Amino acid sequence: MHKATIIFDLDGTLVDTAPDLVTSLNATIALRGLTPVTYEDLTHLVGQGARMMIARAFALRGAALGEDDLDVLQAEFVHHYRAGMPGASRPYPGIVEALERLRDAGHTLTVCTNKLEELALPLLQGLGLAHHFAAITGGNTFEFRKPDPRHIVETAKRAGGPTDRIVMVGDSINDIAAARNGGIPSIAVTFGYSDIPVTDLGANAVIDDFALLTADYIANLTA
Ligand SMILES: O=C(O)COP(=O)(O)O
Ligand SMILES: [Mg+2]
Repeated sequence: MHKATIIFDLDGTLVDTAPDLVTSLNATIALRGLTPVTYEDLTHLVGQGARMMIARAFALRGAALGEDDLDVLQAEFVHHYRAGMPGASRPYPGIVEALERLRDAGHTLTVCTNKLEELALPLLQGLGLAHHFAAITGGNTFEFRKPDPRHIVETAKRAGGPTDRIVMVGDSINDIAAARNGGIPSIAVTFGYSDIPVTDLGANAVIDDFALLTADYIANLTA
């Protein structure tokens, strides 16, 4: 069976981070008197990292925000989010078994997230997941990020895994668009934070349970 590099998105794919993202975002925007956002709002706000999430929350509330204050609020968010880590965030059911199964089949496992690298690493370490991955790259690791396909390809290279056989697993448009932009097969998960129905994202496959993510499943996608 051909070996592949399997690339996982983090928020909404590996880990259900929504409760902590909402809590830290609300603590951050409260500093400027904005009313809290809800979990429902989060699906529209998340995806392009903390900075964009804060900017989108201000837009949602119709509040003005300059770049300098965005710098300040991003630092506040990072501080709050890091301090609470891993908080209420939990790996999705079946992910550890899936990672072990795929590693045993010889695949290279990596994480490609738009989360800041300095948040992604301690979160995955705090949840005991980091050791599964040959590379973990964030939204600020390179000069580009998802939906730029180079974020995926450079993550595979950094891991020393195959670059001619890559599979992207993600929950949102950034993940699936990045894969499509690079001619890379993708799997969308149904349990994440997409504001578009996952069946409309254009992924090659959709799964609602990591029990389905087997070596045979990967082989079919990369055949
Ligand atoms: O934190 C974000 O905005 C997105 O993170 P993700 O790429 O892991 O979904
Ligand atoms: Mg995601």
